[in-house]
Amino acid sequence: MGVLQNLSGARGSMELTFDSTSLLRAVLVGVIGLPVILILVDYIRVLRLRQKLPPGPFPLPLFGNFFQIPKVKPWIDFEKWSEYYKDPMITIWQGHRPTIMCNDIWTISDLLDKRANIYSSRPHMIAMGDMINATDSNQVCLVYGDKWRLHRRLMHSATGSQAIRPWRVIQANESKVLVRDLLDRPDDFVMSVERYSCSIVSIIGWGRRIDKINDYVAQMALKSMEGVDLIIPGLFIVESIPFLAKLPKWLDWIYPMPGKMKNFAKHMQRQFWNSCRGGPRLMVTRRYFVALSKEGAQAPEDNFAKRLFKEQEQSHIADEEISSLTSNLIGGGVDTTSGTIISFILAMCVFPDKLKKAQEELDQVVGQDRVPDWSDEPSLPYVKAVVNETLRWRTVTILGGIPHAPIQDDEYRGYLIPKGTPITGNVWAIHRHPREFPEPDNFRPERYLGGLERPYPNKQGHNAFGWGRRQCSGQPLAEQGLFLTIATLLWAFDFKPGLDENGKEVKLNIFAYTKSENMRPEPFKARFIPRSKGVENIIRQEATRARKELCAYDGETRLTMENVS
Ligand code: HEM
Repeated sequence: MGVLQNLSGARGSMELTFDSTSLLRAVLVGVIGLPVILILVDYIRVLRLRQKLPPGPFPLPLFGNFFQIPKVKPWIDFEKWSEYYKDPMITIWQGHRPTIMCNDIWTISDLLDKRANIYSSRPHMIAMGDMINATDSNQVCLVYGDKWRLHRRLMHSATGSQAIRPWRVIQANESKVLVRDLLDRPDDFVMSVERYSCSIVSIIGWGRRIDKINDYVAQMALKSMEGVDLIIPGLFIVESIPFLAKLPKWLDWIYPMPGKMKNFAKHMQRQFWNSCRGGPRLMVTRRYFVALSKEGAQAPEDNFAKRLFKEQEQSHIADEEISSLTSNLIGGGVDTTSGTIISFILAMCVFPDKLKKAQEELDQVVGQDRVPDWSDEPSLPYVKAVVNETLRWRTVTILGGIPHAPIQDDEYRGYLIPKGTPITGNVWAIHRHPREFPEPDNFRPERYLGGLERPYPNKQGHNAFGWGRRQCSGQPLAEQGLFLTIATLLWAFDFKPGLDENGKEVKLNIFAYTKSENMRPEPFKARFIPRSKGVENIIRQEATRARKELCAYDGETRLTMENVS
């Protein structure tokens, strides 16, 4: 009996040992083996798919080309890779997802313009879409379909070619105020340009003018600009390993929120964090823009917010969508317009012969006794060419804004382009291709004078505003404003490089640009010298008159991120 008891006891402990070993093995297989098998299967799929796609650097399992893509200005390397692989299209892998980078205008135009019925959607984006709750509610990220059409129609009611006429007066008046600001505070010229761009979209959006450089809305606009970098391929590992975005808050230490995203919502980082990680769906920035729009809807003058709230009853658009539509005026229109004007100022300091030619045209058509206005536009081809050349020479949206994606598998030049693949135009390479633009870094408005100098797939001769049906919704507004502002600035000033501490002119570098996807010149010194005493007097008189006319839009907002959270 005792022996039997011992035996059975021994068997029990053997069973126990056997059970715990197999359990351990099963756990090990589950925890290590299964993910390894899944990663291998996935990698085999990537390698097979890779054979059908345009060439590109060899991807690693799980990470793709994440470690090969430079974290600073990758567009320069994308162009070099395209030369190395002798193909205008290259494939880069963000984890197991391919992105196709087009480095040549004819290729990208074949896809995004000629096959626009297929290539007008957006890819699924993690950092730029899911993590900021924009995928289903922001026009910029919406897939091709009815919701996107509705958003685009609504946006065009504020910024489309039919809608922009009434904004001419506002843009002309704000340009005059800008010119006076540059005269009085030349060292703050960047901030003055930003105030100007922000004020125009704020009047259109909420019926409220931005008067001060440090206005709260302007500050928020500039902070939120960092959001555009969420789109740069290879910058955020979360695009390669999307599940990192879904980690609960207590696992922050595994994948801390990227610094750029923190800055994006600096004031309300905690709330922002919550919304990204399964917390309240409505981000505080959204709430802020909803509140700003509700406040705008009460403004005396007609504005976009007012019309959207009226439309809400008919189209049942959610508050979130109103917030994204109005905030896109800022997200789309401030940094882009400001960056273009700052590049124009740099070009005028560095290429004085072009400045002189434009001024000769202005003197002939307008004279020096009045400021140019919209009626002069047809008679100022050189000024128009300066605008186009600025947009080409140093395009702000250096990777073409947001990638497009096809709604079905497609084939092009023998390559497969799978449904949903991000297609990006490397504007850095496209706008500097010597075949279309000989001596591309030379600022030459003549490229656009009397028709295009070289063949190009569109009449405009550049793609600063993107491609096909997703082309920038604000293009008519931006072009109208850029013409008025650039004409007024050319009429008013001789632009010269600033002076150093010894009173000598500084040497300006036309390649010193920021590393953002919305690139702009690194800070530089410039002088704004009125062309004559008479011109200076007119600037001051016109600015005073313009400021009076803009009074209708004066007003303060009491709203801050803090008090809407
Ligand atoms: C110089 C000024 C501007 C430049 C260079 C610019 C550039 C771009 C680019 C490259 C795109 C992506 C196009 C594509 O996907 O093919 C875009 C889209 C967009 N832009 Fe602009 N933009 C400017 C001004 C504006 C302004 C003033 C607004 C609004 C007030 C605006 C609102 C938008 C919107 C809403 C989209 C998304 C279009 C869609 O997905 O349907 N932009 N912009």
